[in-house]
Amino acid sequence: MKLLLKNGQVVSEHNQTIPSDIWIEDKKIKAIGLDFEKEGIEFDRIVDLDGHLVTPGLVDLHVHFREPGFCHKETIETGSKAAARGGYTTVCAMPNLNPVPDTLEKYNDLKNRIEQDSVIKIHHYAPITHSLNSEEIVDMDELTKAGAPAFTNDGVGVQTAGTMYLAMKEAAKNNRPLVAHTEDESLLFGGCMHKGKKSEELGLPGIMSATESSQIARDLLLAEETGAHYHICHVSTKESVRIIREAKRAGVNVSCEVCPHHLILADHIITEDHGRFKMNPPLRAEDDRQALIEGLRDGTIDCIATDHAPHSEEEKNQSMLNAPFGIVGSETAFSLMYTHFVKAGIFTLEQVCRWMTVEPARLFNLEAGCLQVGGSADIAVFDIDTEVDIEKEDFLSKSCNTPFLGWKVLGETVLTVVDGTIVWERGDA
Ligand SMILES: NC(=O)N[C@@H](CC(=O)O)C(=O)O
Ligand SMILES: [Zn+2]
Ligand SMILES: [Zn+2]
Repeated sequence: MKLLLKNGQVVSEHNQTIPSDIWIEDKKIKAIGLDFEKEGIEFDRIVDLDGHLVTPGLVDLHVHFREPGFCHKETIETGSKAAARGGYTTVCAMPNLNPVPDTLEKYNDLKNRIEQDSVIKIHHYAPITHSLNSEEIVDMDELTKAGAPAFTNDGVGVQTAGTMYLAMKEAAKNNRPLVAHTEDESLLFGGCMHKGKKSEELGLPGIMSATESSQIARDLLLAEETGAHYHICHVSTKESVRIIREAKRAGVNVSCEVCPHHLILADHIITEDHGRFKMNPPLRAEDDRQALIEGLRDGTIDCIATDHAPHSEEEKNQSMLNAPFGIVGSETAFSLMYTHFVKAGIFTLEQVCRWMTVEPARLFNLEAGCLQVGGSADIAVFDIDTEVDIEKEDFLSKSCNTPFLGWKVLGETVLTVVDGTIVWERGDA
């Protein structure tokens, strides 16, 4: 199959866009240039990109696809299609499933499901400990050999320092990152939103910033001790940014991600006690949000990840006291980042693209995140000129639990290509 994507604008390292045509053959990028048609080369299909923005397929280190165990919220098929609609071609999926893929057999079952049902590339995480909340560390040797890109108990923090220490040693031995959801449960006190003026106003129990940052502090020192690559999920507070910055300066092997919702929203936007505003970590205060922006800018924060966390309408349509934590993110991440940061002049297009492509790929050594001749034809195309509404009806995810419904954005995905195959195409493409 010979495919030509013509008339695109490719983002360059120097924050310019270069008019380009992309020639795809045998799953790879054969050439990037202009006028291939005029040279008399024949293609099976030619797609006119109409001057839209072309980037490497996006890379997301943090999604929840809920299969097996919670398929009413999402499946590998619907989650991967939703990711493709967001421009993602490679994602790492979380193991808070039922059963938890904590043995080779269960992990291989997941790999088979992915092979059968996914339209994009999924690297599935293995857990750190059996059933996520035990202190018994999984067999990292065999799960690494089976393909786990890294180990994580996302959804729950590792509560015991000794377990974290031993897990880091095992992960380091296998040359795999230890990926942490950082939350000290003894500091949770039943909280369901950020502890501050807003939680007082709504009369809801708060989650203090130290619930996150105190566990990060512990782990940074353990990472220094063990030399493990320690990657922190969904960093949300100014104290976390401060201590990660300091650890990086001290040479600790630490990386971290931030989510679009924590960069765009703060707790003051919570207008009512409703589950759509509930996620873990919670929307923090405005000065936390500013610290996250600064953290990205100065390299303390390495990349942007969605933490796509689908839940059904019934589950979310209740008070924050009872609703589950989490919001969907795959289908809105790029357009939200483009609209609120690139268009708003806070970050450059090159920066946002880098944090959503090469940077996450580099952190986990994934073959993804760049457009190069001879490399996989994993490509995303965005329309940054037409304003669209974020609408429930358009979601390919089984769930639409997000506070961004009804928001207007630029940057809708026009086309997503994985290994040379078109896996998402907007109606008019
Ligand atoms: N982020 C969330 O609020 N929820 C996630 C778990 C997690 O990422 O911690 C989920 O699995 O629903
Ligand atoms: Zn988490
Ligand atoms: Zn998560």
